[in-house]
Amino acid sequence: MVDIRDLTIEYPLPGGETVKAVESAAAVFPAGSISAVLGPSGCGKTSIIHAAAGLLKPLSGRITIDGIPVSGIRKTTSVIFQDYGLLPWKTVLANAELPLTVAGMEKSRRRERVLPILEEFGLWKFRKLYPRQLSGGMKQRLAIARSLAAEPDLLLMDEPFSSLDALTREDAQDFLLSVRKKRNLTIIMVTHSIEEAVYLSENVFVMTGRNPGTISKHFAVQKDEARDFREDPRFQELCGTIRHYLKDSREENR
Ligand SMILES: Nc1ncnc2c1ncn2[C@@H]1O[C@H](COP(=O)(O)OP(=O)(O)OP(=O)(O)O)[C@@H](O)[C@H]1O
Repeated sequence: MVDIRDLTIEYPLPGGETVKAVESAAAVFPAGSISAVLGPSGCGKTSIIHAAAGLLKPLSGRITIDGIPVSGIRKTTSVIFQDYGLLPWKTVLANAELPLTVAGMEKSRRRERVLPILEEFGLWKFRKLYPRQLSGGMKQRLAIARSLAAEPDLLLMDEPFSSLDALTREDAQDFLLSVRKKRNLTIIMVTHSIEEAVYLSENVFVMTGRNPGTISKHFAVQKDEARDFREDPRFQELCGTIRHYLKDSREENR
């Protein structure tokens, strides 16, 4: 479980000024589930993800993971950034192995760990190619494969599907659900897309406001695993409710 309490994040500006990105944000992201942090541009979504990853130190408040305060980078947290961060000069296999290489794991153990993941992700036969030779969807899968190589218990994803076309994006979303089903993994993802948040997650945390933004609303998503949730009237209804909520808060903040 990731517990965020009273989180305030500021950035320094040139000349000694500061800008407040997030103020008094609070949320509980349950273990083993997918949660979405949804909100308009600039409301502080990435800042919260970076703080949870231990990449930035909040001004105040605290974040705990399974009861332990986050005080820096944590071995079992993986982060997928918007641009995937693949190294263009390394092959698919070398990219997938990267966290293990950096951790000093020897080659035979790395292969043992990574090759089955590439197989599962349909990337095994492309293991000798370079990122530029892959489609957007394949790069995205490689980024997830790499993040799982480190066997994380927490996966943080910042707009992971934003550069994919509509249908590839839906495939990638279904792929993420299938990957998660096989693993005991807590996933927190940032997205601008209401439909993506509702489709993928069990909990949607909506952020509103800007400089500072905060988490202003939580929606629990009830879904029936047996049917395609995109076709379910509850899916459309919840997307509509969240859309209205975001529109109303935008008017209030004007
Ligand atoms: N490195 C930085 N230095 C100064 N200010 C920053 C920095 N990063 C973010 N900010 C400020 O914090 C606010 C929130 O930024 P953040 O990237 O967390 O928002 P976001 O909701 O993820 O935006 P987007 O959806 O556009 O990626 C921005 O409005 C910006 O003013």
